[in-house]
Amino acid sequence: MFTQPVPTLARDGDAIVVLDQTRLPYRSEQRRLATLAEVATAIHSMQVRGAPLIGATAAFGVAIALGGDASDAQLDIALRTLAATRPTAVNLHWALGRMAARLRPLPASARLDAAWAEAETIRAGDAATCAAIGAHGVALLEAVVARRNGPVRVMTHCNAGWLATCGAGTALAPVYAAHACGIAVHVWVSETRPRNQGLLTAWELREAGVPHSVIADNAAGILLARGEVDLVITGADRVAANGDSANKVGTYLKALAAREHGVPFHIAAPLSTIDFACPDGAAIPIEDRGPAEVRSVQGVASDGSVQDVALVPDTTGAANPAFDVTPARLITSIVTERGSSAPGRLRDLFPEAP
Ligand SMILES: CSC[C@H]1O[C@H](OP(=O)(O)O)[C@H](O)[C@@H]1O
Repeated sequence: MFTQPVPTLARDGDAIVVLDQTRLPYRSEQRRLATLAEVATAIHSMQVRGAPLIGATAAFGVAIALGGDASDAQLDIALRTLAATRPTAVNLHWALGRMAARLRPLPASARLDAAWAEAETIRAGDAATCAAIGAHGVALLEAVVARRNGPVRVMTHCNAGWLATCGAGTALAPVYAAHACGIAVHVWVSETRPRNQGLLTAWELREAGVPHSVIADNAAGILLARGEVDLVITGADRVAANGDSANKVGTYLKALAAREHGVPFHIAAPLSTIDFACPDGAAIPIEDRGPAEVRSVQGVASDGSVQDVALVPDTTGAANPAFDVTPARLITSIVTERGSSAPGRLRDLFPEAP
């Protein structure tokens, strides 16, 4: 079983400790979150990020909120506050729904212990789900090995590795599984403006010894056109019932270019990311994170200090949709903890889902 080099999320008494991903890849800093407000801020500011990790962290946020007051009113405040942190990743709302279903029927006196236990079940469940996605997804790389020599050339976008989850990751789980069983891999890592989560992917892969190259987002097209990519695999923040998938902005463009050049495009996503109540991509809420993130870039200066550098004046207009939607017709398969599915056949894998 994959072990996270540093836990993305762990309980610490009546608080939790998380890895502050706004400091990575330059600084590895942990944050202890002991109040509902601290957990909500950590999710909204993306100290904690990645759809599955957001959900698990919010579940612990409910437990933290009920310390000292486990009344209906306090439970409602916790659920509303955490639900408002980010709109697109359905894992957040799935986890809060699980916590509500577990806690509402209980007397206030029984809720705190149950909340911590349910949050831990969600956390541990995500780690197991990541492992299963890796086990199923490795077949995508083995299929490439069967037809050509040399490293399997995988393109990904954003960060859907262990940093985005409670385990090995989603999109990167098959990569880690393949690397662990000796399959040569090279990962094209798209930097992923404006928050550059691709640099988190590069940091993960460097730490794991997986060969990779960072590319500007705009370089993906020519690499696909040149035949230098065997498959594209990304994570997702919400998969609609028809298989349309929301993921970090820029994913859609890669899917279009992949289709144009006959390169398979896969989504790796657990059931907690599939929203059967959402009919199609048009119904997925797309987070708008405001202009500031586009107007600047974060990096590390020669003296080692982490700095935000302005790219344009504050008076320059900027648009910042944080996600886009890849239509099911551009998706070759969706890899889940129960195996791979055509995008429109997910219900076959999860007949019990509401
Ligand atoms: C394992 S899915 C991670 C998913 O979440 C990321 O979004 P953000 O960094 O804004 O939380 C990105 O869409 C990844 O694909």
